[in-house]
Amino acid sequence: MAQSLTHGEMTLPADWRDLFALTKPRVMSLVVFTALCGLLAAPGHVHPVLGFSSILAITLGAGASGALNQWYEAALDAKMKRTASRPLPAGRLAPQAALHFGVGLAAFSVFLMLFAANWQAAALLTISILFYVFVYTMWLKPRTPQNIVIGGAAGAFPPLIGWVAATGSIAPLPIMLFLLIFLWTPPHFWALALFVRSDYAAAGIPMMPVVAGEQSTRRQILFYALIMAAAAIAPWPLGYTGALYGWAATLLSALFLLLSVRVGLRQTDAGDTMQPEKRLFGYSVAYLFLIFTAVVIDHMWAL
Ligand code: HEM
Ligand SMILES: CC(C)=CCC/C(C)=C/CC/C(C)=C/COP(=O)(O)OP(=O)(O)O
Repeated sequence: MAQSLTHGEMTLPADWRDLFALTKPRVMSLVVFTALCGLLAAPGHVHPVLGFSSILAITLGAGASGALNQWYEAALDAKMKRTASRPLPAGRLAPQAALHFGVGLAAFSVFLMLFAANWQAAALLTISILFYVFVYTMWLKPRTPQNIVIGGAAGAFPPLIGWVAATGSIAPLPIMLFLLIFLWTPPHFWALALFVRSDYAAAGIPMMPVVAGEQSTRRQILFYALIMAAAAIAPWPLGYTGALYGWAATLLSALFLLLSVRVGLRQTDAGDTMQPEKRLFGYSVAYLFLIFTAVVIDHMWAL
């Protein structure tokens, strides 16, 4: 987009790269992947064009919610090292452009889902976008250290949306996948929050390590990792997946627990490099990619 946008006295070019960055592409890649796995693990056959369009709708909806999150948080992002160079705080994009882009993309994504799949999937996509933007970003994030526990539910919807897009109805397995991401989010995020704690403190965002302190956050990471591992393995004994998934989930979750125990039970001194926390955070991303891959392979295997 080469069009110019007015921002106060200045005129800023709306570069497509900035609009792309506004959608948080790296984070959303995993959101989209879990949605795709939900769609592929569902029973029955989906027409490839409709399946592709449904996943495109989820991609655009997730991107739109990332854009609206950044529009709302521009002033906060300017105060944090990790986020200061984003298009809005860096002044490369006008706030109005980000808002229009986000709202337009959100509306388009929901209509696309409505035409490509069904109203149930379109409704769930709408709920996820609204939940992330209003419940998490605007309401909980600036108010409570439980923000990511409750608000993180938005990020757990995609596999459910993928499944519902394919079938028109909800079933126990996608509910369990929802629960898995829901319980995965606290260890994923708090591991990172431990090593960027000063950023959140500087911006005045009440993330768990800032409010409850490091030790309490470590214990809570361990607690969530334990129930997450149980939730990850549960579909196997309950008969919703086969042994292939069961073994993959057991091994992947055992490593997740091991890394969480290291983070959960240690104390740091000044100048600590936070390697175990960085390792847990990095592995949390790989874990979700791999376990959702296992859901799909297990399903294909059983056919
Ligand atoms: C409220 C819940 C969550 C919070 C607060 C959160 C926060 C973060 C933050 C701050 C980062 C650092 C990197 C960045 O700024 O881009 C990150 C990275 C990441 N998150 Fe999350 N996250 C949450 C949930 C999720 C969910 C549900 C997913 C996907 C299912 C996800 C996937 C990722 C991925 C893939 C990365 C790595 C991105 C990279 O390689 O740079 N996150 N997360
Ligand atoms: C289908 C659909 C609409 C999905 C929504 C996707 C979703 C809720 C993802 C959650 C992951 C995410 C971007 C967290 C960032 O938290 P943050 O905003 O606190 O991070 P920041 O500090 O980097 O801005």
